[in-house]
Amino acid sequence: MHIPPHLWPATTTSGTDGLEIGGVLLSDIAEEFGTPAFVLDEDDFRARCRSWRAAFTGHDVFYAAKAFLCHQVATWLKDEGLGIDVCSAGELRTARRAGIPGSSVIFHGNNKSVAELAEAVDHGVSLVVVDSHDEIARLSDIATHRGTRQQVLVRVTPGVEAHTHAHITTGTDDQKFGFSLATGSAHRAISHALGAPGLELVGLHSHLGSQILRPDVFETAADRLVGLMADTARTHGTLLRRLDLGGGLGIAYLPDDEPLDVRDLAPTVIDRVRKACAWAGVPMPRLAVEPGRAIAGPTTVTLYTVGTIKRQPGLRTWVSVDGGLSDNMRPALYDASYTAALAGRATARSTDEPVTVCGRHCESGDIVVDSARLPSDLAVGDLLAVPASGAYHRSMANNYNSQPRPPVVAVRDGAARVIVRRETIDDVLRLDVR
Ligand SMILES: Cc1ncc(COP(=O)(O)O)c(C=O)c1O
Ligand SMILES: N[C@@H](CCCC[NH3+])C(=O)O
Repeated sequence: MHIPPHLWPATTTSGTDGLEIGGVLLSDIAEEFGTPAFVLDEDDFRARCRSWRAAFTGHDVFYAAKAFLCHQVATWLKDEGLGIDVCSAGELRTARRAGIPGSSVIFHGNNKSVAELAEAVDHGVSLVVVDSHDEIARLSDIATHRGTRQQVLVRVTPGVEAHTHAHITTGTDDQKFGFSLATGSAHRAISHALGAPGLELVGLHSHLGSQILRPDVFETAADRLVGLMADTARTHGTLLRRLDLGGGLGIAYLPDDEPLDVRDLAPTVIDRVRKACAWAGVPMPRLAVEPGRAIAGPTTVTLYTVGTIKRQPGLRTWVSVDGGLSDNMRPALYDASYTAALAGRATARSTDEPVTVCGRHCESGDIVVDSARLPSDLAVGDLLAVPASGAYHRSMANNYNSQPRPPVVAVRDGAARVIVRRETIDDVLRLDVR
């Protein structure tokens, strides 16, 4: 079977016993750990971390925890020298438990609680990205109370359309995130932050959206943010020394998708900022980026078992698997498209008409792969693998229909180990008060 390398985890191979990742047969994983399960290629994850670090040498790479975080992933980030972008006390706690120092953490969110802000200050989080006037005042009070000053970035919406799904677009003017550049709101937030006694404003932040496939949008944003740095220097005499361009780099979900490579994007963006700074007469800032999907997404497949196959003359064929909406909300939320492949055996049979792979949940929108090319001898009990499942799958998994969430199994050098265990029905019921 052909395995497009840009779509599957780096160590995936296909043989007579089906697919193998990290030297472990997916059929062995299904037998030992059950399905549905997320199978994560640890070498691929670590290699992607290194590739981002190398591409942004001299700048900061904060992995966006929301894409997928667990204790082991946090330890890999630490090993590979990446920082972490967290947006909740839970993500911060995971980072802390793994021994990630505050100096490697950036804290996000449009409505961080007082307790979260206090924990961030107490843990010595390097940067808090402020997102509202309420928060500027609140964080300043918290820091002042503790006799310290918190370094902050102001989040700016630079009015750049990222050409991605509307629900994951965040850099246009009218957003719940950030302060709009076009309306003067960002300038006012900068003045407020500069005047807040408990804060030290060190730079700006913008995040244009997610699953972005075009480099020019990052360049446009860079130009506008450098313009705002120059305005700040002129108006306040303050030289901002940090510029965080967020995350958002897209990945391949389908064979024809052509994502950007960070090794190409990084020099383009760095050069653009340098030129914009020279033109505007401000010093080159230290940059930061916050990749989530581009690191975690391609490293993981979801492994399912086929439970039923429904063929109705004149209508499409429905292949039902043992997961669905509870482990992957993306098709329902963003019309996201995926592929699937037979995982547990090889077959000489060709593919005929595309079939729809659906989940087991009580929603007609519970689609896993709308139009899958699968062999004509596909049978109940077969294993299917869906690539590009590493970002915003396990982290957005849910218990709809009281479905326990799948485990994450990391594979490497011929060995498999559980890094997030499977939920049990008892786990799902444990919050019920009787
Ligand atoms: C502030 C911020 N940074 C980084 C990310 C990570 O985005 P992605 O996973 O698309 O790289 C997100 C999510 O879109 C975000 O909101
Ligand atoms: N959850 C989204 C990404 C959102 C990123 C958060 N700002 C997705 O699956 O594509």
